[in-house]
Amino acid sequence: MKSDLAIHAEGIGKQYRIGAQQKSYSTLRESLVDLSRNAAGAVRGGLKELRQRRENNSFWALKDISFEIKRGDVVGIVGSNGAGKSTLLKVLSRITDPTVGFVDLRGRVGSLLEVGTGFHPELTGRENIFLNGAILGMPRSVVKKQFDAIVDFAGVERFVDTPVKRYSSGMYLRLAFAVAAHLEPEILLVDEVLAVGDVQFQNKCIGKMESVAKEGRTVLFVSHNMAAIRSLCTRGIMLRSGQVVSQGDVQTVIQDYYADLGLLGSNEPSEDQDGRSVFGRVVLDSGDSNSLNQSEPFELSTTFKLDTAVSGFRLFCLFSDMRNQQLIAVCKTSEELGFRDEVPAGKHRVSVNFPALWLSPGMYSVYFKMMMADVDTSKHQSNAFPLDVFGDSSPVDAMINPNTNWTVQTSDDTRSNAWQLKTSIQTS
Ligand SMILES: Nc1ncnc2c1ncn2[C@@H]1O[C@H](COP(=O)(O)OP(=O)(O)OP(=O)(O)O)[C@@H](O)[C@H]1O
Repeated sequence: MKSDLAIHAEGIGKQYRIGAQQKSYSTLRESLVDLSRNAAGAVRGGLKELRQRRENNSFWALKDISFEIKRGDVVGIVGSNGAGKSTLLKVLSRITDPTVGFVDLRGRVGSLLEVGTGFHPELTGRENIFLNGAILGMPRSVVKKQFDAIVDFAGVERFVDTPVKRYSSGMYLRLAFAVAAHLEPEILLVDEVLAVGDVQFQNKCIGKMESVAKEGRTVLFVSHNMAAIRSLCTRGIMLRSGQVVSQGDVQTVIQDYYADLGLLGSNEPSEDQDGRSVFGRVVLDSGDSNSLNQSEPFELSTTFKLDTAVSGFRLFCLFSDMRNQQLIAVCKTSEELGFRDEVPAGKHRVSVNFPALWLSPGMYSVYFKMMMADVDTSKHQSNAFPLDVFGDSSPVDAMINPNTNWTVQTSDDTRSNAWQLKTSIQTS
């Protein structure tokens, strides 16, 4: 393996049996039971038949996966449900073996693949931290040095001597993440931690992964949260049906993922019933991109064509989220746009300037719609423009998170109104 590489995967395939119980981490006892069942089956049906039965009932969760990841790369792994993301991380972390192909990893691996992986339920938080350190091959003194930071990050000070089986799922997750991220792994594999836990903890996790990445360590991160993938990762790998269908720059991979989900619309000129194009393409800031920083003003423009003069119209610009909920609607009449008596036939270009909208990161769909004043059945709509907003996530699950000024004044005397300025902060 080349010296600048952390991971080299070559032709990995993973075959599972259909209908096999979904159990990712079998205990030694379960493995022994499985082994004896298979052995008994082999004696009864003959080895050949057993092998054949396995072939027929099997499918490939991963197929011919090859990639190289450089040391210090932070890679987002995306794909829809069942695409094979978790299986890939399990193969990389050696929890499961590939059926074919090989993986070369250079460096100590820390992984958080499922909540509490590697935790023993009967042991306390403290004991599990040291157990995980030992599994990672770290000297006890190094684990000791990190111990307080782990407990502090996880916020489990009061429960550190309680068996983890008594932890809430949130505490379990926080401790598991803290252990995986603090025990100085050279390669950190993290699977969808952000699906659980509150937004504050999610942001804390992203912050920690960022600092792991800044220290030049390699991070592989599986998530369905594209805002998190974009803020954390520089590169991406997209899986579909167990195969790599896109890899490279994270922005491109996210776009491919959205396109795969059918979220991008066509943004081609729209056509009315007669097959004539009415609206042209929708364009952001006169460019080709559809990425928008939530904190910046922007301009949307399009063209529309009228075959004959009309007495007037109302023109809308509308934003919806991915659940098709309308979020923003702005509208002007042709009069307000400067057309006096009628709007002449021909092609017209219209631009709308928006202030920073502070939308939460994610995909939005924007389109223009026109309603003619004299023919009320006549509505024309542009195709949807996929607006990809990036920036900071809201501290709670909200759509808009504007920049605000906060001031706190305090008075020593509860009866007086002699306020003294305590804090004045600007937040976003
Ligand atoms: N132990 C197993 N036995 C049999 N099939 C399995 C096993 N683990 C995963 N699979 C199957 O392999 C395929 C890939 O699963 P995997 O969990 O890797 O997908 P994923 O991309 O992580 O999905 P999600 O986003 O829903 O977590 C799925 O069809 C899944 O049902």
